[in-house]
Parts: sequence; structure tokens; C-alpha cells
Amino acid sequence: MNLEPRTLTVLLSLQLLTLGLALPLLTGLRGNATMRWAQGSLWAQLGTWAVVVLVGHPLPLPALILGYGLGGLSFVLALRALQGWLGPRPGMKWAWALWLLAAPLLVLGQPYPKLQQAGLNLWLALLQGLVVLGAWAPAPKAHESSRRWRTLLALPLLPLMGLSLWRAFIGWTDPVAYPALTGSHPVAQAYLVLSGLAASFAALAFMSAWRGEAEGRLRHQAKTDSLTQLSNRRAFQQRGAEMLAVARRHREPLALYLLDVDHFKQINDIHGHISGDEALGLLARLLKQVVRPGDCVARLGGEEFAVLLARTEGQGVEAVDARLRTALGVEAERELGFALDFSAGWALLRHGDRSVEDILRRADVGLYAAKNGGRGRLCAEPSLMPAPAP
Ligand SMILES: Nc1nc2c(ncn2[C@@H]2O[C@H](COP(=O)(O)OP(=O)(O)OP(=O)(O)O)[C@@H](O)[C@H]2O)c(=O)[nH]1
Repeated sequence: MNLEPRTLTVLLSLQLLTLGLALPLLTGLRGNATMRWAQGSLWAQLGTWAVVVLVGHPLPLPALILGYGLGGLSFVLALRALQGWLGPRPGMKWAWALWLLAAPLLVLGQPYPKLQQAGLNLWLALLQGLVVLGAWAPAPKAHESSRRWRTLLALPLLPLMGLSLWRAFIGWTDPVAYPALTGSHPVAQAYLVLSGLAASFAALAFMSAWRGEAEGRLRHQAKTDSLTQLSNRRAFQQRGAEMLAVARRHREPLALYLLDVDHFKQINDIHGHISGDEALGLLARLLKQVVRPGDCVARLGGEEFAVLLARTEGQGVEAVDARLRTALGVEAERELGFALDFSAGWALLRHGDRSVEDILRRADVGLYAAKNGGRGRLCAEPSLMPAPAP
């Protein structure tokens, strides 16, 4: 099969144009920043082939610089998009530095075609390799499902990288037989066909990454209280079920600490709703600070918060309560300009408890006792209260 190089480059340009238009249409014209890097990568790739199609063979130096510059840029932008979706990528700085090398390589390499052809293809292979590395390097925060689209992006780049290295080798050893992309050498044809496949796979991978990102955001929102960024009631129940199972398996104590701001309606009425929101934000922040990292802190609703304290008994709960009251005593006056107090109740996991709701019900009885006892205090569930003196 002999594929005419010009037809191939025109088809490749049309394919990239279609993908370049389809992505913003599917993901929204404004999109998010990461998607814009990804779209930029496809457009830069289109730019390369458009230069080849529009200028024709042989490409003068400025067109070569523009074509290679855009081609290299498309790999750098793809890596930058990966960084947006997966977190810091190895080789990001190297990719930018390599990209800047294109023009000097082309200008200074003019008198040495052997060196130039080998150097430019090596340069391309390195950039392609950095994208492969960026796709496959560990990304601890990425969702498990990202493996599929990362593979989709990286896999077609491997043969492309192989072809770049091959072209570098031929360019160095036999410059006369060099497979220029505007010629009909089978290696050049394979490179063009593979470039088209890689672009299609990249576009699919970008779409998948974008969808995964949106799903991750929704998952986070479904579990998080938007005002305080703490877990919401549903996440508290889910995490609570896990903590309950662990506590049972290891026969460890588990405590539930429940608190409710005192006279919060008055705070809203006197200082305004925004100050009320700030007060809830402050309480949430301090609550996070006074417990251990593995404990589950949640806003159950309104001005009510709960914490599941792993491996904790009564003394531990009292210590947390004391630390929170001390911190709030200082910070509320300083940050809000008024005092903030709360009542709290607590309960321990018991043998017959089936869910966190069972412990929560008993902690609520303690909280009710604290409110009735004059507020601003901590009370245990009735069965944990010290027996009255005879
Ligand atoms: N600013 C703000 N206020 C809220 C929010 N959620 C609930 N509230 C208000 O919290 C107040 C709770 O009032 P109450 O249930 O009477 O409780 P309280 O005034 O704290 O009284 P006690 O609990 O008995 O000390 C209501 O006025 C709610 O409108 C919120 O997200 N932000």
C-alpha cells in the first residue's frame, strides 16, 4: 500500500481540526483550565501539519521552526494537562526546556544535516517519552479509574517514539535515505498514520480525564458540607460504619462527641447571618485542630457538629472538649469580635450498637442534659454519668 504523503498530511490536518473543534464543543467553550491545555495540545499539533500542507516541500527555515515549534509544544501542553489532572508530573520543566531547544537546533544545525536530522528526531522522541512518563508516573491522589485513560494516551506514543528514534538513527547513519515526513518512505508514512491514531486516542483520553475530574468533584460535593468543608451527615454515617467495624474488630473503644452552639439564633439576630456563618467556620476549623487526623469530624446540620474519636474513652473526650473550649475562648473574641460557646454530649460504642445512629442517639441525650443543665458544658450519656453520691 502506497499512501501519498500530501494526502496523508491533509487527512491528518482535517482529523485534528475535527478533534480540535469537537473537544471544546463537548466540554464547554470556556471549559476548565486543564481542558484548555489539552485542547491547546491538539491545536498545536494541527498547526504543525497545517504548516506542512500550506507551505509544501521543501520547508524553508522559518516554516521548519514554526512546524517543529508547534509539534513540540503539543507534547508540552499535553504534559501540562496531565499535571492538571494528576498533580505534579516528572519532567515538566525539562519539557519546556527541550521545547526551547527546537529553534537553536534548526538554526545552528543548518550546515550539519546529519546532526540536525538525528538531533530533531531525538528531541521529538524525548518529548514524546516525557508525555508517556507523565501519563504513567504514580499519581497518589488520582482516582483508580484514571489508569485506563492514562494508558490510552501513553500507549500509542510508544510506537511513535520508536519511529522518531528510528528516523534519528537513519538521519545519522544514512542521511540520503532519511525518511522526511513530506516523502513517501514507509517509515514516514507509518509516522503520519500513527500520529493520527495517537491524536484520536489523546482526544478520547482527555475527554475521559475531564469526565473523571467532574465525577470526582461531584463525589466530593456529595460528601462535604459546603460552608465548613467538613464531612456532611451522609459521609459521617459512611465513615462511621467503617470506624465502627474497625473498633469492633480490634476491640477498641470508640467515642462520639456531639456539640451544638449555644444561642446561635441570637448570634445570627445580633451580628448577622454572615457573622453566624463565620462562627460556624471558626468552630469547624478549631474542631479539626483539636482532634487526631484519623478522627471523623462532621457538620450534621445547622449549628450541630459531631466527631467520632477512634481509640478514645471518656477522658479523651473530656480532653478534646477542654482543648476546644480553650481555643474557642481565645479565637472567637479575636476573629469574630464576640464570644461563642457550646454544649456537648458524648457516648461510647456499646455491644449491641448496629450503627453510628445508635451511638448518636445516646450522645444526643447527653447534649440535651448539657443544654438543660445551663449550657456551655459537656455531659455524658446517662449510663456513663458518675453515680450520685449516696
Ligand atoms: N448563619 C447560619 N445560621 C444557621 C445555619 N444553619 C442554621 N442556622 C441558624 O441556627 C439557629 C439555630 O437556632 P436554635 O435551633 O433555636 O438554637 P439556638 O439559638 O442555638 O439555641 P440553643 O441551641 O437552645 O442554645 C437558627 O436561627 C438557624 O437559622 C447556617 O448555616 N448559617
